[in-house]
Amino acid sequence: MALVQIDEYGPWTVTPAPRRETDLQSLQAELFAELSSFVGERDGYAFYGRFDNMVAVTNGRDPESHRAFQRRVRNRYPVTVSVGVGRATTPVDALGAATEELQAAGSAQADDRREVFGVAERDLPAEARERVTVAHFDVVDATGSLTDRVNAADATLAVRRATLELATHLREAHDSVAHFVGGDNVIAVCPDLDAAAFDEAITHVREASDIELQVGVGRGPTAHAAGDDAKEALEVCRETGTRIRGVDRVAADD
Ligand SMILES: Nc1nc2c(ncn2[C@@H]2O[C@H](COP(=O)(O)OP(=O)(O)OP(=O)(O)O)[C@@H](O)[C@H]2O)c(=O)[nH]1
Repeated sequence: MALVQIDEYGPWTVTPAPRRETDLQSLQAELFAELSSFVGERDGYAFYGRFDNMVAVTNGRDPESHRAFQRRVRNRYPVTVSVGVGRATTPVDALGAATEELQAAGSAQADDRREVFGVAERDLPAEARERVTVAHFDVVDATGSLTDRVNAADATLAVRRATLELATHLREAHDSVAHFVGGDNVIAVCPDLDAAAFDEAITHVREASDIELQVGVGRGPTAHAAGDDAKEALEVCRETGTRIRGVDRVAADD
């Protein structure tokens, strides 16, 4: 997992005076698009997170390759980014290791902390296989039940509430990292979970938010490989009405 953090961004947004909000949002969106393209070209996944702190899943890539993204930002934008890369047996631990690399180098708002780059491992067995499991969640019939039916403000709140319930549950119960990725989709990077774990997560969201999710699961050497399998499994959910698909194939991959 990689954490991409804009250096001293808070102070920058108000220097020499508070900058126009739409200029900040355009910069943040363009930086995320840059990150998504950069990691996508290398079969990774990117999540916009809080925009000033973005997350990437870059299994299968040499950690040093993230320095090229720092160079790209330096050459094309008015800000710079620090990058921490973490490797561990769970996504939360990997992101924690990446986070600590940046925190150890100083505050995100330190005026003398620029383009930190750090790589860390946490409790990684010597023979660990570079595998990643992706679970692609989707609200069942979001178009019919929300988009075409309710006030857009309420549709957004319903999907965001379900996302928060899912992401919190997966983080607390399974050291997974989940992000809203648009529409009614949430993508989670998980350890190797069984079908019962995903069923428990979907049940939790239904009971907490009255939103019905379906999920396709995939695993592979890169986020894209795992995510593509997860999307195919999700298509089977849509076609057959099943809620969980792909876990058995993932388990067989062991
Ligand atoms: N990021 C991302 N967004 C997607 C993907 N597929 C669909 N979306 C988003 O999800 C929205 C709803 O699309 P669907 O999930 O196909 O619509 P639905 O009504 O939920 O239909 P079913 O999922 O078949 O029940 C779209 O408008 C997109 O914004 C995907 O693979 N990735």
